[in-house]
Amino acid sequence: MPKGSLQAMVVGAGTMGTTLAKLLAGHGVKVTMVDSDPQVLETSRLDVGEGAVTIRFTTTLKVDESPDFVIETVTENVAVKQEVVAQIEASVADTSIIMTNTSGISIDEIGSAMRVPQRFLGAHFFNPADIIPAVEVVPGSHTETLVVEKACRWLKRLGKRPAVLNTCVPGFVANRIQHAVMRECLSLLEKGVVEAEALDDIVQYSIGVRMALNGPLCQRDLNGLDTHLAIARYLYPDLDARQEPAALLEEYVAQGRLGAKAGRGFYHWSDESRAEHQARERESLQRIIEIATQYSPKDEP
Ligand SMILES: NC(=O)c1ccc[n+]([C@@H]2O[C@H](COP(=O)([O-])OP(=O)(O)OC[C@H]3O[C@@H](n4cnc5c(N)ncnc54)[C@H](O)[C@@H]3O)[C@@H](O)[C@H]2O)c1
Repeated sequence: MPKGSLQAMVVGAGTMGTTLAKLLAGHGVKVTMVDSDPQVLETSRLDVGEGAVTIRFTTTLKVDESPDFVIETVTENVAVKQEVVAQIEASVADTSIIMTNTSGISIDEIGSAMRVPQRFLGAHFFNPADIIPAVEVVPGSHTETLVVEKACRWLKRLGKRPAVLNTCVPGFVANRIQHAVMRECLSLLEKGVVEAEALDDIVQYSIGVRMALNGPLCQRDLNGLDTHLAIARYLYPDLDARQEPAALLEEYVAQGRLGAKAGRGFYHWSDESRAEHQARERESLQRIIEIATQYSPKDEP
């Protein structure tokens, strides 16, 4: 992407906003980063590192901006997002495309009070946004086709693999699948069928390593759909189908067992073990993605 060819605004400088800024600045996009909390902005600036010198960090949305696109990535709360989208709409030109990085809230609901909802759509990036290739592109019922096409073209230029949904459903695709998997994992733990370490070992070194190379449908094609059907027939009645989050999950969260950031989740964590794990994951993800994308068609700009 030639330097300075695109201008973008990222609203929300938390976990996702910071890696989005890294991605954009790394591709020569001129970025304005907005967050209501000056302390968060400063942390984000330090996290972005070298690329931060090209980014403008600010606590206020300036009126009369005309970036090519704005990515809203504030707290996952529909009221907060509606308010932020209204502020964005009041500040940028009608030609600026506005994307929301919601993990699965209805696009129509977030954009319900918009003046020009035709230029609004979901672009669900994954953490860290500067590394993970997939982006779920989710049009709302008012989004113009041309806007979807333009967003996909930009995402490809940023090295991403945009995948467009036909219909906006809660949780989109990735979170629906992630939660279906976790519902069964938690059910197995609750029933005492397997310990956490053993469950992680089974899933990571079987389904996990295979899925790094093939999507689930391609994988099932390779395995044989007749075999899959035979297993589905006897297994589905026994799978967890509860409509509420697992009691085990409620219990852990109530006890403050929030995962690595709190020192305890399914495992015990120290600041050192968390930092070491996260650094190793970042480095290894890049190597896995390189292998995974080796044989798939290259998305050209
Ligand atoms: N963390 C993830 O793994 C992940 C992955 C994909 C998508 N998402 C989605 O990305 C969005 C952001 O998630 P996150 O994890 O970065 O959250 P976060 O809590 O780290 O960051 C949210 C930021 O929004 C800012 N903010 C809140 N209200 C604001 C306002 N009115 N104006 C300006 N800034 C405001 C907060 O100060 C905070 O810095 C959410 O919609 C989330 O669902 C998160």
